[in-house]
Amino acid sequence: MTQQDAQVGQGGGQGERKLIAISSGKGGVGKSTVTANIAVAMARMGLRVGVVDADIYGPSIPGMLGIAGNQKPAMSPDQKVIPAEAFGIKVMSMAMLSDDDSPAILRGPMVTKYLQMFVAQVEWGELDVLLLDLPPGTGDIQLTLAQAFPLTGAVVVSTPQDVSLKIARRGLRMMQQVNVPILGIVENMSGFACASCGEVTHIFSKGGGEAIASELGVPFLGAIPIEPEIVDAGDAGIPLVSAHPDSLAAQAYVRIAEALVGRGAAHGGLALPFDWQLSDGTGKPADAAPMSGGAADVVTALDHDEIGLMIRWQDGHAQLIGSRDLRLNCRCAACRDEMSGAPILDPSRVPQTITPTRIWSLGNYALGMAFSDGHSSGIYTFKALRDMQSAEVEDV
Ligand SMILES: Nc1ncnc2c1ncn2[C@@H]1O[C@H](COP(=O)(O)OP(=O)(O)OP(=O)(O)O)[C@@H](O)[C@H]1O
Repeated sequence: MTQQDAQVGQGGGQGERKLIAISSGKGGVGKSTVTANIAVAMARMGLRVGVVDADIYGPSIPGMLGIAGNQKPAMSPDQKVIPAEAFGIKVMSMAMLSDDDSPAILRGPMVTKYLQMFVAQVEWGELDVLLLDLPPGTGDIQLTLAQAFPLTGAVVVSTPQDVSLKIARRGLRMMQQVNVPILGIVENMSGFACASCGEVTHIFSKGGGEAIASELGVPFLGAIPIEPEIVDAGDAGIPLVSAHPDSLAAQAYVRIAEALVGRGAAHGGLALPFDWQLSDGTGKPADAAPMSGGAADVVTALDHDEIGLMIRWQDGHAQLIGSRDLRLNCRCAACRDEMSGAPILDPSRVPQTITPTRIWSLGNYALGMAFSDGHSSGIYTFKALRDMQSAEVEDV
């Protein structure tokens, strides 16, 4: 174990604890809101979660979690700071040490020193995940911070505007240069979700976060729509995941949290559950890694183009199944005779241009699919998909 590991491990569980930095190229993109919500989502999964509000210049995590600004931390008998607690999350923030709202004027080395203290000199107890909400930017401070801790990896939050994405790309490159693993990109304020019908309107450009993720070969963790309730929930000190768990944005936060801790993943496959809207790409599950000796019935990546559905399996096998073939292979009671298994669906009634519109996980064994003809009752088991006739793409 390195000295740093030992320091970070002080007062807390070692080994499995994930130390995840949440970063952004510029301020105001919703990084702290993402941190607070994924922390709550992880705590709701039963994980022991801590948050270090490392955004020393604009500490906002305590407010978002309803922790009173004037709540000064107590000290343990061995002179460690006892973190505040809310929603089952332990929290340490600069806001809890400074006396007023004025931003702390600290030089880079001092910031690192404070944060070393927040990570190492706080009575965290046993933790599964410690999230670091970094200050915005891609300068020296972020670089020093990224190197100062044995990070499991970093998440980069961006908004869909070009300028924000360009800065995010710079941040990603910087992390890659200093060998900090990139756990993925989150695109926040990605379209406006209509409260009554759930339809997402893309106010800014669309899909940029995903494009940068694929350009740099890092996972795309998900898109969070603009939801006015997010602001209200943040201001009220009750994060959306707790205030409105059924909202689209809350579900997006939960999926990001699941992807980060590998929950829902079946034996290293896609993080489950997911609900992928193919029209705008929301909810698309992040790719999981193939592995040597991997299973033939575990899906590690899904993609879709004008030809059909690309499925990559854990054993490295890749398959392209035509959209119309998927529809024709539906095994629901309306499409197949339940007793004989003989097709009921008349192929001449299935348009050549049919395409899936939504794909979602069913347990860890199957996919549900909705199609452009309105049909949505088919269950496609992984085994049946693997056995389907397909264009063989490649074996790696
Ligand atoms: N998806 C969203 N929909 C609507 N409002 C949002 C969304 N995400 C964040 N916000 C709002 O945007 C504002 C900025 O969010 P937040 O403080 O999390 O950004 P930040 O990147 O951490 O900022 P800073 O870098 O300045 O600390 C807040 O008022 C927050 O409630």
